[in-house]
Amino acid sequence: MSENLKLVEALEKMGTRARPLPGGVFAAQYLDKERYGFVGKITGVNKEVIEASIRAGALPILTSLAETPAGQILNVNADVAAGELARVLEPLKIVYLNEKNGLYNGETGKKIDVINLDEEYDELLKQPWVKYGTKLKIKEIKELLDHLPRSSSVAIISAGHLHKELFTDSGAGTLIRRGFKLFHHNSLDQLDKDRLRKIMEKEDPEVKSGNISVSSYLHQLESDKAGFKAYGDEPYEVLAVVKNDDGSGSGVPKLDKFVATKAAVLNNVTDNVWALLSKDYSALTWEVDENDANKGWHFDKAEGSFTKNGKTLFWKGLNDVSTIEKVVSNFLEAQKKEAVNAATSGGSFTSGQRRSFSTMKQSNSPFMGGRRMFSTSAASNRDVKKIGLIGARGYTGQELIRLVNNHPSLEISYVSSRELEGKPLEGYTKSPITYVNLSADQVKEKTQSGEVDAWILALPNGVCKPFVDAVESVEEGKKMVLVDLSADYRFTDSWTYGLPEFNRAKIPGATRISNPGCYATGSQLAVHPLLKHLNGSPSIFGVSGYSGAGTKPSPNNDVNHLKDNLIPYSLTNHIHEREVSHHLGHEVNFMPHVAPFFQGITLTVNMPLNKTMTSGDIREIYEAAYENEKLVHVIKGVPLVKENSGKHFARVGGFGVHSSGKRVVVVATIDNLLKGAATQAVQNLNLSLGLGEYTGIPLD
Ligand SMILES: NC(=O)C1=CN([C@@H]2O[C@H](COP(=O)(O)OP(=O)(O)OC[C@H]3O[C@@H](n4cnc5c(N)ncnc54)[C@H](OP(=O)(O)O)[C@@H]3O)[C@@H](O)[C@H]2O)C=CC1
Ligand SMILES: CC(=O)N[C@@H](CCC(=O)OP(=O)(O)O)C(=O)O
Repeated sequence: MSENLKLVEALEKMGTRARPLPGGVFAAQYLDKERYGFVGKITGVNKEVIEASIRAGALPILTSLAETPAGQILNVNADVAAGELARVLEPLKIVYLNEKNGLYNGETGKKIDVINLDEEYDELLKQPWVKYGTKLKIKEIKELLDHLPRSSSVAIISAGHLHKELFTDSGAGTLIRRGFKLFHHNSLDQLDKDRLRKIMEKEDPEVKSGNISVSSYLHQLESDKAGFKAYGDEPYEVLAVVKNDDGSGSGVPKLDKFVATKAAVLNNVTDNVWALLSKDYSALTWEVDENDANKGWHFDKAEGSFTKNGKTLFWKGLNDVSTIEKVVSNFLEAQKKEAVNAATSGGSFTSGQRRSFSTMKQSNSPFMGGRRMFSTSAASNRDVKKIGLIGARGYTGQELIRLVNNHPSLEISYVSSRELEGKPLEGYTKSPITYVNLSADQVKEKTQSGEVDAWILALPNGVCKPFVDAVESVEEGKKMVLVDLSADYRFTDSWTYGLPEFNRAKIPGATRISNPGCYATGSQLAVHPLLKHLNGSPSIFGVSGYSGAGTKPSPNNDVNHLKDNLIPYSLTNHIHEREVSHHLGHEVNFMPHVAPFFQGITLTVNMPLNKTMTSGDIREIYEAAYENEKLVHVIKGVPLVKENSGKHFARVGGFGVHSSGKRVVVVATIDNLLKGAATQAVQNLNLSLGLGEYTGIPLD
């Protein structure tokens, strides 16, 4: 009870009206007085007191205590009490907090993003890793949801990520719902026309704007000789229509409609429908308005895109350039026709707007950070986050600008450089921006005014603190996202170390993220999979291109000094030696060198083994460790630095085992400016802002 009062006091102090309800809600009998003493079994819930508190505008704070008819107070299990409460209140969502931020697949170690009980429950319970507490929890949740409306769901999330579950569409923990069976039909007769009409009238922009009527669309489908397939869920909360041919002779099917209600988005039905239609159609094209609220979602699903005249053409599964050229030229042709029609009918058609062409392989993995990114057409704005970049002139700053320029959900608000102040930002096409020289006080102001959603610090070591302090001095409640590329906070416990391949679960919702060092990223990727087989300290021979030394003149970036040369430096105690040892929890020796090439790092890592292993054994361990990682490629031969330059992923290979079988040499290459800095910062930003982890990152 005293905890209940403490909670109420803390909430009141933060300006939230709260009411303590330590009793009077749950009625109970003894569970088994002899065996369990004062433990109760709930027999009734009085929702009146809860509703009265809500009507009075106060958050009801309950305890898991119940009362017998004779007035004896009994303890009840808090999960059980929450379940009983949910049965009475029938909420849209029940949130359980756990420390791990969700349920984890015991086999892959990955967080489970969504469980659809109707489709997955039986299979799930058969999994060998579903046992003890996990089994009990899943069974309890199924029992609970079986008694609630289908629109209800359960979220399991950590306290640190709770705000995402409550205030955004992009929950970060595990979402469990009963779900509906999905349908796929290829004739109009099989479709429920009333439901189809309802969702199109509510969610389809073309119908809403009066461009087409539902009847005319159905007629169009009926007369389409190549045929179509419609997908959705039973209540028609999501509807997708794929036409077997886009009508231009390209032979590529076209996703003609993809509409969803808010409830379907909340419950992730959009991704399930997408997964179903992807099974039938490996290749697809589709078009989306450039300002569509769901653009991030579409980028996530697509492997390539082309934008012109306010429309983006997306595609996936098109493996040869000539087909891509064909669909792009058909897209342009259709635009031209539209222009003629618009001109003759007095409408307007703009040309010469931003035009961009990109190909990117994105993952459809249900475990990605950006679930439930699809928002309904009711959402008013496209969810673009504004970035302030301090240290924008530098090598990593410039790479970040390029990445943000091609990112569907990020845009630049400020670029700060002392040297370039007043100059136009070149190479950024989203809007005209001029470099500014922001003082810590100005950073404070812009944090307060909400002009920036996230700050990136791409400054040298040792100069970030005034900017961090400025941000922290004005934060109240909601925290600003801050990603620091320097080494200043890589050992600070209150900051999250942003190496997603190893601590992905900690990043969504994190607001202070220290981006790992370049050598440190490559070294950890090279050593981590073998940690439990090590017999002593790995020795890492690292060679970096001179961009690693930044733009400030030094012997390590002096091209005359570097010509025909390889320069060893910081022979012991390089900061990355400490960083790698600290974050791996295993001592390593690191010997850095700088070479005459500009960009890239190669790391040759010697590791003593605690048992005899073959090269094949070791390769298998690495392949398994990085199987689902888009930014780590395990290769057959020895990776070469020049082949990795300009790539956003790292490569690991070599796996040369000594004849004793007790020593292996692994080689890793990484672009110091990309996965070693800017790309990793975007991965971290995406995760912390609730976007898909690889959004805006070219994967090939
Ligand atoms: N280069 C690399 O490969 C990697 C770098 N890093 C880290 O990223 C950070 C940036 O590196 P990098 O881009 O190479 O560095 P650069 O030297 O290329 O750029 C540093 C930037 O910071 C600005 N700057 C320098 N000193 C100050 C100061 N006292 N106050 C305000 N601004 C300042 C500079 O611009 P201006 O002088 O115009 O203000 C410039 O924009 C560093 O901490 C580095 O350790 C991490 C991984 C890899
Ligand atoms: C060639 C060269 O000089 N490289 C840099 C590494 C750059 C980097 O990632 O360092 P931070 O840890 O400071 O971010 C160095 O050894 O200091």
